[in-house]
Amino acid sequence: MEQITYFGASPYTIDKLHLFDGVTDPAVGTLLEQCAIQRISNGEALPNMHGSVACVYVVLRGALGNTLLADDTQQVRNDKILPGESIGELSVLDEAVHANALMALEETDLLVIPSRTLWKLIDEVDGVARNLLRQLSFRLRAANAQLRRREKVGEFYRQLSMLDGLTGLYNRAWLNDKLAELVEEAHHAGRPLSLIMIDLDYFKKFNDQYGHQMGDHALRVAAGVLNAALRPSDFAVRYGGEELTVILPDSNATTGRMVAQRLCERMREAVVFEDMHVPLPHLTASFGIATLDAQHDQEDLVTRADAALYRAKEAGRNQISA
Ligand SMILES: Nc1nc2c(ncn2[C@@H]2O[C@H](COP(=O)(O)OP(=O)(O)OP(=O)(O)O)[C@@H](O)[C@H]2O)c(=O)[nH]1
Repeated sequence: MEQITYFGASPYTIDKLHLFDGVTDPAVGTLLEQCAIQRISNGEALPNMHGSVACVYVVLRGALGNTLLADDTQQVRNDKILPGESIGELSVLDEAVHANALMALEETDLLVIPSRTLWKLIDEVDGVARNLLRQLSFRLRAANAQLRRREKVGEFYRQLSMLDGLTGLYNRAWLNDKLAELVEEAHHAGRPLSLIMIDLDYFKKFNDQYGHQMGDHALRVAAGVLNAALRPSDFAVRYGGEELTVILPDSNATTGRMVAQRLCERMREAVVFEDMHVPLPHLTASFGIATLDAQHDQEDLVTRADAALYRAKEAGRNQISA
């Protein structure tokens, strides 16, 4: 960055500078006369401070861009500062120099207004304070919009990280997070809650016989069975491998058994192969049901459902047990 001249000696005027929109007071020319014009070349970073004094940079020609330093590569974000626009007003207002990572996107001329001069402009020239406020509120709005966008993207990825990629059901991480919360809510409200552990029967044999891809497809079909049979307030989870879990808020032992029975039947009837030339494989599952007791926590609930599932397996599979 090099100083090429002073504003008073340059061909530039205040005509297209937003800070001076609608301002006709000739005092502006006098106050800006001695302000430096700096030139920075393409790709050069703007120093955080002009000396150690907070100042406003007004782009006269060229463009500045915000940079993100990641993995040693400088990436230019979309928010450009174009001719007429300025940056650094906040640093003047709160008298702190902010670490803005800015660089020239092409050869750029900047008018540098030191803090002392800007305050004089605000105090003495009608319209400058109004323009400054307008610029700051515009920037605040843009920053808010960006924050909201980031929040949305963050939320999207958070949701995504809670879903199982193969079946679209919630995953184990979600269960670990959410089950304690649901159990706590149920205890607090004195409401029942049931949990069903489900394990597809002889799934190793299914994979061996029809191939791993068809096994994946069968898992998706099983997930579809759960999704189609449950209420919107219930939750279907892929616990891991070929084990699935269903959480039934507001459901006592009778309802838990009824839902498990329904799921067991629908699983048995599920069509895995659409192609009728292929013999229908049997997709069945075993179900273990546990209902929350006042003295139990989520771990007890899962342990009891697991034990019930074990009994269903032992009793011959393709059935429910509580
Ligand atoms: N295709 C496919 N197979 C999976 C996936 N996750 C786990 N499996 C398979 O599921 C099978 C589970 O086998 P086992 O635990 O022996 O249980 P099983 O054969 O279902 O027998 P039982 O549960 O006793 O009825 C293993 O062969 C795993 O490879 C998956 O994402 N896709």
